Amino acid sequence: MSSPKARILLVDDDPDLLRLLSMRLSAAGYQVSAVPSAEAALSHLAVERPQLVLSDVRLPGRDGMALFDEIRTRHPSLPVILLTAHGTIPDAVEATARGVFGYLTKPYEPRELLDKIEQALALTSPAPAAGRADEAWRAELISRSSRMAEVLAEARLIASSDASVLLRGDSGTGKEVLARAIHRASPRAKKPFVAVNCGAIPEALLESELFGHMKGAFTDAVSNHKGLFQAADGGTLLLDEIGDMPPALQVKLLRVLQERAVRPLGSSQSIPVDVRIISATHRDLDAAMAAGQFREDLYWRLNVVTLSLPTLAQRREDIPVLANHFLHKLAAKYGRRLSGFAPEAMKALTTSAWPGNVRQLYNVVEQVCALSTTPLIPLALVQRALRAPGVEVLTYAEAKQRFEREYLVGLLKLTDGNVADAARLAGRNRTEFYRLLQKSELTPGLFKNEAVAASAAPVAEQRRSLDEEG
Ligand SMILES: Nc1ncnc2c1ncn2[C@@H]1O[C@H](COP(=O)(O)OP(=O)(O)OP(=O)(O)O)[C@@H](O)[C@H]1O
Repeated sequence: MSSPKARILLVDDDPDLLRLLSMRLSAAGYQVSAVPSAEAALSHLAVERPQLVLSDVRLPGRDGMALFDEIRTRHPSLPVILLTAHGTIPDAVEATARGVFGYLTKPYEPRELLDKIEQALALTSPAPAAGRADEAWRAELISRSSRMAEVLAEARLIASSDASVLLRGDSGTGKEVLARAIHRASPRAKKPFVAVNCGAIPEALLESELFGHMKGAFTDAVSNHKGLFQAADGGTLLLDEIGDMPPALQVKLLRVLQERAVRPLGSSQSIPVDVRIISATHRDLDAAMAAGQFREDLYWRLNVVTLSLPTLAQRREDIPVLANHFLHKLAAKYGRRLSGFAPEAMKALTTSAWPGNVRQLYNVVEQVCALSTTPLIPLALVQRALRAPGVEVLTYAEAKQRFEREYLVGLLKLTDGNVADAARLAGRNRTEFYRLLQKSELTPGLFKNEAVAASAAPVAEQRRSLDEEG
């Protein structure tokens, strides 16, 4: 037996048959849940996801085909085998054409049924469903909700292909965590996983970040630079916030995906790349397309398969597991003895609104961990942290560093990357100002608009200034 622990949901209104079948399948090593109607099956599926549904066709109320249709919509990757005493060849053909995994006519041979079950399970769980090792791919993704189980089952299925995946979901729902998990479950797992946030990189820099550049391609290109496509060669590239990609780059990205080759800026040669693309967005790409901000041809290339992550409020049963997971992680990080949440504190967490999803939950748990003076986190602390949801716990040094960087970026944007003007506004001389830029790893050339960049002060000037200072 390839999957002895698989969970099967049985649906039949005949109690004797239900009992008999349950006993047979349990004896064969499966975990069996049995319900008498389609309605009961759907309620069951809302709380627990089996690996297979085995249903009679004739049922009171909704019949087995209607149940199948509903399962198709709500849990597309869940296989269904139908059983009937009234089976006819045309019914069977129709059912399998609609996507039912299999169809057996009663009385069926027990061996035939077990074979069918094995086949369905083998097809839908590409790796043998055997314990912990099989779960390693999603070890970082903590969840117990059936909605997430559904997303994960699909992710696991598509991981083995090279299909481009589009991950949709609000900010902080775990799109990047899921992208990593897909990479880990894929044949590319041993090759690099590279993530780039297309919304966080200035347009002038994004192209060279993605595709690379040759020395001298633009003012600050002091050496050849490999792009992220090449860095991810053989592996997976996550294009995060793809909805923020500027239109000019959308065209170039499309060409790279079509030709499976990149041409670094300033080079006349294309370099072949073998990269699986996962893109992610919290924006409504359909609306962006309708508004002419996102190319339709690129959309279809990126979106061979879509996975949508539910918000945290849509899967509240994940809140306690996530909160405890973060608590234990943070307790270890801060060297604190923290044992858990007081029951009323946990209740406050599970009933809160969570507009910032899992990221916000992490921030709240981080605050309460930092502030708690007792091993059990009290309600008052959780309430306080929930009232200030945006606050991230940073050390003074980290906060100062972040402020400095944002301040310098603001000045450079204001002055179009003119260091002399920016230094004057900051009340520092140029050499001091260059030092500050270097500390924050900022390059003024990135802030010049293209027309200015062509005639901008060469990078040598920056070097000279630093050298002068010794
Ligand atoms: N299921 C999960 N289990 C454990 N940690 C999670 C889970 N989901 C999200 N996180 C954590 O929450 C934070 C936000 O997750 P992530 O960056 O993947 O979200 P996102 O959807 O990509 O957000 P954005 O759209 O803002 O980029 C990260 O610190 C991540 O580790």
